[in-house]
Amino acid sequence: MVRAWYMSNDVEDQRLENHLTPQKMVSLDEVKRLTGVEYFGINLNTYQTDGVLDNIKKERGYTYEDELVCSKECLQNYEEKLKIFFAEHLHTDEEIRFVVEGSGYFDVRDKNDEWIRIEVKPGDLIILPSGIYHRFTLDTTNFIRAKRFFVGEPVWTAYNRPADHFECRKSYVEKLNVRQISV
Ligand SMILES: CSCCC(=O)/C(O)=C/O
Ligand SMILES: [Fe+2]
Repeated sequence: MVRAWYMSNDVEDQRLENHLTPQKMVSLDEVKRLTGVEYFGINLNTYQTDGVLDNIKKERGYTYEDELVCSKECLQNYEEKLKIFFAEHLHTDEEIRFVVEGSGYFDVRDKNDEWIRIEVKPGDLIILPSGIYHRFTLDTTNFIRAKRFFVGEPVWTAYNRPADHFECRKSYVEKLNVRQISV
């Protein structure tokens, strides 16, 4: 079961859970309502044959697939990449990640511009809508292996906030009825 919670704005160590005091957990339904982020639980023992992942890929048109490993040993320019991942940004397309090993945190802004931290573990498939401000960090295990999916030729460009002029951001704001905040 994936866990999500409102997180503190003052982050000393991004790899820690960084709960508010008192803790404020958020259900998956609330995460979806407040951010548009979608979640699927995938059975790691059967996904290659049970058709669940295949159906999601087919329905959503994911034609591209690769695998990303984030660890000191496997990721080129490790420190630099982690900094890029943790800078608040958006993409012009969905960000789809299916965790097969390890763990980490996706932080996403809710409608009121508050950070919600979503913990991802093996079997979690998370879909961040295009135009959502977000960031990613490894946790204290410093390791994650995740499949990335994409519709067509992949574009991984991250646009750091502020990026409100992008059409994808405007559509996201309109669809989610996001409170407009000047930055
Ligand atoms: C576990 S995937 C690494 C993070 C990433 O690919 C990304 O784009 C974060 O926003
Ligand atoms: Fe991203």
